[in-house]
Amino acid sequence: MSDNMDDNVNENSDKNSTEPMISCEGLVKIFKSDEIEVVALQGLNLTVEQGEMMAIIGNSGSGKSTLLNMLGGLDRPSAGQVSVGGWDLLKIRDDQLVEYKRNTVGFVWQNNARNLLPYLSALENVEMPMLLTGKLDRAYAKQLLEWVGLKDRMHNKLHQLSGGEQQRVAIAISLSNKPKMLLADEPTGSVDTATSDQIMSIFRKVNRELGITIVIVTHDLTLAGKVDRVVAIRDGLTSTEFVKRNPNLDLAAADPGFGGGGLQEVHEAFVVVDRVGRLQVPKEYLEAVGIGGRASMEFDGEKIVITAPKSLEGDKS
Ligand SMILES: Nc1ncnc2c1ncn2[C@@H]1O[C@H](COP(=O)(O)OP(=O)(O)OP(=O)(O)O)[C@@H](O)[C@H]1O
Repeated sequence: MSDNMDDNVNENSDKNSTEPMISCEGLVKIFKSDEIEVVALQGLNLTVEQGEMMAIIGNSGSGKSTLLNMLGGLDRPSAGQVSVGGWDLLKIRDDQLVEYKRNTVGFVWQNNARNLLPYLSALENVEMPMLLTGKLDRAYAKQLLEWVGLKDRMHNKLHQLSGGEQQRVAIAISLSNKPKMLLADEPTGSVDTATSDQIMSIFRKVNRELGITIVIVTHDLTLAGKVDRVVAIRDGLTSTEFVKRNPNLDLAAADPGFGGGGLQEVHEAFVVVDRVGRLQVPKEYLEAVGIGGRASMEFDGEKIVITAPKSLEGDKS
């Protein structure tokens, strides 16, 4: 960490090991163009602990990539609070943002090939970001390629490697700056099942052995079954959280083909309730009981019961 860090921005950065890695509260992102405003994140809450390996799922357009871009410092939030590794990403200065991206985050995208240099070898590709930051460490670059199972291919040019192998080179590159957190956007989106399993095992190993926090954005529920916790985003808000029932069970190791049964079988589902008590009721539940703009809520001493409005019924007669 640099000495020029602004105390007011980041007084705890990386110092307090009990701080969550990610903390978002009421996070808002609005995209404005000439004609329209799109509210992509509508006050999202999310906490990710240090050393967690978790996934974010949601339909297309729900705000997953927007969130990942905020967390990675690629785009600025509009309002709310977001801190990662002690950095306040709302107040962070541009020069600090460069340092943040260099030291705190690693990225893996769905289609990494476009970010790799085809005329260089796998090893040279991993060394490139090290060269750019003036910290070349060939032994570590080789170790990373060994980690992702490419020890014997490290001197091959990129174009001589398959798509899955190139994706593994990209994972090695994402770790070259020794980040505290890895952000992966649909990392297995364009590979076959065997490669997808292999990539998830690499993530798990990196998570366990290097203690790197991993956040994976995905549509793929099979993948989501291989992480400890899954948070579902709906309409730019965190809505449901699935937590692994048996945290000691290593699903990926137990059965590489695991996941066909869906999330509910291995995870317990919780509705996310924010600090002021707001929660999101699934649309299908509201439709099933005919709730539109308002509802009745009762507390019977044990349960909170939400029903279609009934208070004025008696007054009519
Ligand atoms: N640069 C932008 N300008 C305007 N609107 C945007 C921009 N980026 C995203 N949006 C809008 O914000 C909303 C959330 O988009 P986002 O890409 O985060 O969703 P997503 O969940 O990642 O979707 P997908 O799974 O299809 O990638 C969408 O309505 C999208 O159209």
